[in-house]
Amino acid sequence: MQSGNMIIKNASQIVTCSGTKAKKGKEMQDLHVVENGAILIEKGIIQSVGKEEEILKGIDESQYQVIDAEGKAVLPGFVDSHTHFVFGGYRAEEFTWRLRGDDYMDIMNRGGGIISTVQATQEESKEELYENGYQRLTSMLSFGVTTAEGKSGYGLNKETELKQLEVMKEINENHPVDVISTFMEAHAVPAEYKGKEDEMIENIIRESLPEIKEKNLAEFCDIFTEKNVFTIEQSRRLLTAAAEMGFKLKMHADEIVPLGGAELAAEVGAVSADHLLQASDAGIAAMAEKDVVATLLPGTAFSLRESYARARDMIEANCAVALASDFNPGSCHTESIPLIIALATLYMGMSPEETITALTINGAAAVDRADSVGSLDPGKKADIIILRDPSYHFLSYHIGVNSVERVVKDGIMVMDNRHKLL
Ligand SMILES: N=CN[C@@H](CCC(=O)O)C(=O)O
Ligand SMILES: [Zn+2]
Repeated sequence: MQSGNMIIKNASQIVTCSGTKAKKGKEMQDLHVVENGAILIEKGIIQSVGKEEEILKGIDESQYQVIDAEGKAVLPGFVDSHTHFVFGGYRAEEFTWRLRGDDYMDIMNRGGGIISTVQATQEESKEELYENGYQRLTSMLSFGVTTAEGKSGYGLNKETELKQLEVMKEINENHPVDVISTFMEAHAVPAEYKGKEDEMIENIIRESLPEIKEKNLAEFCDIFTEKNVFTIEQSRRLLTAAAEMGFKLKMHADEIVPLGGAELAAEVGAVSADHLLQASDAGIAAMAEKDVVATLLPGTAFSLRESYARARDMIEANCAVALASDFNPGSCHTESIPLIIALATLYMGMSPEETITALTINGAAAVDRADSVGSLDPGKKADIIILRDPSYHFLSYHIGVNSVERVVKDGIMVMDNRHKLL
């Protein structure tokens, strides 16, 4: 039997999320569900999806690994399109400071926060970064994540940024989850560049971007556009130069202070603008017009005790909204997809259907992969999750609990979460 040849049958629902581009506004509600379905997979690629009696007619099942979904719901693997999963050290102490009322940006501006992870990441060996990153990715897989974006940004110098990106590349080569790499040296301002941010941006453009491009270590370039970090002008300069070198663009935009990041993301043609807690109406309209995916990170708002991004206004303005974990060592130390789903449905006014779209096809669009993952359509990778439950509604209804029972990656069963009491 050829590896990656699989039949998934006896599914109560196949939630296909069908499509090859981001779903905008009202389209986000449409999940394209097939009842009593089956999926035929060859060499890791979906061949057909539909009613079981049609899909399996005339098929010699002995040529396939046959998976019985046991009357449960089947969905595309989740795409976690914003994470910082390769980092050194931890910041548990900082979390307790924040619980006592310390401000996230104040902690960073006095040398803690992102800057303290930078130090730990500079000190850790590639082997340690690899081992921890690999295990974190396995935890993400257990929540049904089959594609994950990962950022550098804990180096803040070329050498450590390259180290982080090289580690991510190696993890991608060895781990079932597909990793999409983003270069983010402009993530914070180290002490030696305080007051010389323009110079830092020029150095990144001159030194780091060309080498990363040449070594093919990142597909995207990202920047933290924020008060006391990088201005709109500095962000425009970096992003424009990165686009000219062939990088796709992302932004950490309008997270804490409304600076016009969403507007800039539309202006420079970013694939996504992320966070957006403070995005203006004009910024939202510009993102909708220019097809910038609005990637919302409710785990971060929750963990920082900030107000959530205006998901409803964005969907009503015809934006494509994605949801992601923002898994990182500081502002949001969780890879929990069930938490993201709970926050989106209970606190951001997103429907269960919109939430699923935001974690599948729109997550895929946020990493420019809507043509190959994010939905169960013929020709796409067979990245598939089988829930413990008969309907996708359990993803939001069973609050904060992992509803994912089994995960298939490229037509191969890679995770089985069925509990066994020992
Ligand atoms: N906002 C900036 N960057 C990260 C936080 C990184 C950290 O706290 O280590 C974010 O997306 O939330
Ligand atoms: Zn981030």
